[in-house]
Amino acid sequence: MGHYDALNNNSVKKYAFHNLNKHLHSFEEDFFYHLYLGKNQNDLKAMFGDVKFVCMGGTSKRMQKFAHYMKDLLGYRIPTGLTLNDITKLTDRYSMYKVGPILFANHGIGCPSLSILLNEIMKLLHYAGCEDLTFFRIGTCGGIGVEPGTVIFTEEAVDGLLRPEYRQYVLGKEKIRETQCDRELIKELLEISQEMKVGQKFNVVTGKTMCAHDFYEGQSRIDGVFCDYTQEEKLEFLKQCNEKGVVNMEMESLCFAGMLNFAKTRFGIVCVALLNRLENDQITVSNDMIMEFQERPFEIIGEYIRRRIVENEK
Ligand SMILES: O=P(O)(O)O[C@@H]1C[C@H](O)[C@@H](CO)O1
Ligand SMILES: O=c1cc[nH]c(=O)[nH]1
Repeated sequence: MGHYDALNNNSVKKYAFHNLNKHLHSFEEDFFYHLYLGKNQNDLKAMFGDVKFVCMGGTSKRMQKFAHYMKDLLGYRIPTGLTLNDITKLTDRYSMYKVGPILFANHGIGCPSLSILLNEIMKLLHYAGCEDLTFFRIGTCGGIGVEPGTVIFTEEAVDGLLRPEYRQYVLGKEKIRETQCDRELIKELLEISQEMKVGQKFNVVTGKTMCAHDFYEGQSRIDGVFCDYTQEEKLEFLKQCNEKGVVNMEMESLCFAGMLNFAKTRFGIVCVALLNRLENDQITVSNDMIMEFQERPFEIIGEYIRRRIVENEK
């Protein structure tokens, strides 16, 4: 049985995470330092036991906005004078919000920051007894050969050498985890995009995402503090990547896909392009436009989640 068959098999799908650390059950306490929450310190089952969806993205404001968007879409009411609570406000590393069965958290920039958050959230949801989870990364990116504002679903994350592999160095050895994304989920999201006619407002494409460990040299920019290549060499490389199916560059997809694939947990990665890297390195669109672009994936992911919640309530 292939991995995606496994994900589509109900008996397998029920578990939140596979391949979990076998030491976890033996810990009296497990404190999630970066969230300032703990296994015994908080009633995790009461706080998070109903979670079915986890939405992540780089910034706390984007995640707070998406939480408000989903609250409104689902018709949940907050009493006058109150607002959404930042569950991790005791620490300022990450922010976390919850709206019904949806958890929102910002992961900061890059794979190390995301990896810490995923470790702590996945353990937390495991202790809370969650089942049948779907994770989304909702991010920004540099598009390659696409118009600014295009929404991109990642089919496969690749590293700077175009390898579909997330690498971890553990006890002096290299561990490699697969980075393919869930085709079925992408198909469903594309169908929703068509039904909602989002194409009248912006383009939606799918393709490979190159995950860099840096914004400048790591993404072949000319405007970093160091650069020993020419504009022509840069364009040549970006065009070659594009010919091999790479449509965007960002900084977290390898870790997101690698960790969630290893855990056999359903996930999708959707990013909006802030620029076309075949034309520019600098991001010159206005701040208002960036805010508008960032919210484009909300419509599609929001509708997917809304439908799943309605189905579950039947
Ligand atoms: O989710 P965000 O918008 O943070 O994703 C990209 C990749 C890096 O985190 C960051 C670089 O500007 O944006
Ligand atoms: O070019 C870009 C834009 C946003 N995020 C990135 O990582 N790269």
